[in-house]
Amino acid sequence: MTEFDRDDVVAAGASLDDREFEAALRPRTLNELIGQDRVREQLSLVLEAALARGASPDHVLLSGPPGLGKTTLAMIIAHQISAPLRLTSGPAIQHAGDLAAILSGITEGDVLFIDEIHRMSRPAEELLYMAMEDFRVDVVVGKGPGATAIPLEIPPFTVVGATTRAGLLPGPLRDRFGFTAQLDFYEPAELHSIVDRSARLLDLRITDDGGREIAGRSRGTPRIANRLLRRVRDYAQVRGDGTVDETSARAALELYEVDPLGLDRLDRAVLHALCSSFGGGPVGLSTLAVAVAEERETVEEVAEPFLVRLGFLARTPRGRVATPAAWEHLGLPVPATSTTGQLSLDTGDVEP
Ligand SMILES: Nc1ncnc2c1ncn2[C@@H]1O[C@H](COP(=O)(O)OP(=O)(O)OP(=O)(O)O)[C@@H](O)[C@H]1O
Repeated sequence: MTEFDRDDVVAAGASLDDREFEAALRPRTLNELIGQDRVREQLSLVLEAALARGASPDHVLLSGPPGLGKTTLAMIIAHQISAPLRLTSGPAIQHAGDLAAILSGITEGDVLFIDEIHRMSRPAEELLYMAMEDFRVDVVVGKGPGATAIPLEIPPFTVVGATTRAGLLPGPLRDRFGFTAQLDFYEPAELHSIVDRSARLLDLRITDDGGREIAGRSRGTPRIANRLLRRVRDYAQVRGDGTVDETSARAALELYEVDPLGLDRLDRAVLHALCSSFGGGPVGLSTLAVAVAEERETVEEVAEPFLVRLGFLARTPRGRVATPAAWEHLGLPVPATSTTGQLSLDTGDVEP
């Protein structure tokens, strides 16, 4: 466990308590889902068409940073077509046999949700794309010359894959998905609606200003909006009259070190390391991760996308670079030789 997993209100991981809370607030239908209008419309067409044909919908790949609603969408898909949902994740499928065991339990029309699908092992990926294409796989039993392939027929089913890194999926697997959606960060107005909806479900009094304050500090992410709401609720109940308003929201979020732009300790640590320890970069991702005592993946998948979106950090072929806006946000003087101007910005998955 790292410093940031322990108690950060906006950390990527979810505790059991968080998961129960999230489950209570999860939209159940596409109509209840707020934002992601294009994805909603496209997906609704895919599902309606499949229902009309009486067939399983195409396989669906959802990509985007954590907390934007990939699991929620998978649950909605299963709900809208009245199909059972089976949940698993890439890290749980390390051998082809793990996947074969799951596939052998599939019944017709099931939705199989694979979270973090980019973290499956290569042999399992190969087995999966055969199953997605042909609804049939050969399960190899035994080793060496005595090995035999036993065919396993699988009834039609739908895979919903979720990934924070679509670029890491091998082409043949990506090509098996008939519908791919890239989820983007939410606009403040959408987050405000999400906060209002959650407050209603939790029976909380909330003012317009209070909701706006929370939405504005939620890093474009519904999961964070709901978590911040929970912290402000605690504050309002203990130190106020229970109403979530601008004053309680500001005081609570300052207490939890969430700044007005929504940056948390990890985001600020990354920016500080970049600016103070490495003179603004360029610096390699691994070095940056070590400097903030965090996993490479967490820095890359949790902190960076939002910092890039805010225009504070650029991913360049030579490493990560702080922009002048980052120095300004930290209240540091922008160095005269700020490197960003000389580098071509590249937001792709580049390492160093
Ligand atoms: N569009 C939305 N409208 C309302 N609430 C949402 C929306 N998207 C997500 N949420 C809420 O945010 C929480 C997190 O969503 P979800 O678990 O689906 O994210 P995720 O993208 O699967 O994240 P991860 O990849 O980290 O598991 C859920 O509790 C859900 O209530």
